[in-house]
Amino acid sequence: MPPPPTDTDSLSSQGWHLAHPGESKRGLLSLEEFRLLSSDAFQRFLMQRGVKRSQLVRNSRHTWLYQGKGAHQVLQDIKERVTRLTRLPPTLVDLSEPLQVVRYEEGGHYHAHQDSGPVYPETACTHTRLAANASTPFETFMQVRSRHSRRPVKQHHPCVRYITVLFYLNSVEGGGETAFPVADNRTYDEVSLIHNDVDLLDTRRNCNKSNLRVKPAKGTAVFWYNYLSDGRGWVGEQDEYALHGGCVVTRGTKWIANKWINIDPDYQRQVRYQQLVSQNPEDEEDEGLMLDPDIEGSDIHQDL
Ligand SMILES: O=C(O)CCC(=O)C(=O)O
Ligand SMILES: [Fe+2]
Repeated sequence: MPPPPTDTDSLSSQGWHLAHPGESKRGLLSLEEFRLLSSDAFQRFLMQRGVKRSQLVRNSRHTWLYQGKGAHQVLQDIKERVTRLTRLPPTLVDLSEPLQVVRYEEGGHYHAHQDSGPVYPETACTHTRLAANASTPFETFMQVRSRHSRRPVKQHHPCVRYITVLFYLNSVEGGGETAFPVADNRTYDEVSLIHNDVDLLDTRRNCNKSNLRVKPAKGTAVFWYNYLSDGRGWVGEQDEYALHGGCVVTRGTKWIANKWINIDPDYQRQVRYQQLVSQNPEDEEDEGLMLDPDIEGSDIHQDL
């Protein structure tokens, strides 16, 4: 049996090939092989096992762009705009994962999914690993390369993507909308995602049945929360209505960029992490390292 298609975000994007092709023939990958596999190689692996492109969870390619000090000004500006848009402390945005740039060719899609999973407090968020006890298990990591550093920077896969900011980098000639199948559906329950053979997760066939569809227009962006508030200003339960996907591109190419804001669901760990980072002399110039509980506009769900 081939492994079920999964989101390949956590895979390294460094272009590794299968380390032991023998394993892949049996349809088995060791955890180590899986970790080292690029998303392209993983797609090839699945297709060798008879999975069709249309059955893949996603049919697209992506890369990561570093946005920290020394990055191209455009990338730093985008980060600042995200900070203003989300009204979050700059540090949270600074410490988040790099910008992900995605390209879909004609026929490309991304079936409906959540950008972030349920919260497991016992697992250390990997971007806050410095503040975790040595015994806390870590998530898998991805590797990103900074233009200014020769070595790849190891960055752990963050466990909470609190907010998604999705930029449309071009206007798509045909299709390619972002679909939110159950947005604002107050009567939604999980069972109704598949009803009378209509699978709302299938963005190749059923985008037209989604409650909300956003048409890509160059220079625009959409953002949403993947979690509810816990009522105390920190991250609460996953927001099931945040389910979304990319409809099939029927004509042309689609380019987008994702900025995810990562936080640790364990507030204390996030605070310790930020304190640790602020002690790092390289980051002396950083502002707003502590969380600001007095952010204005508390009626807007920004919390944190
Ligand atoms: O392509 C889209 O419109 C959605 C992309 C998406 O959901 C993702 O990259 O996580
Ligand atoms: Fe997504």
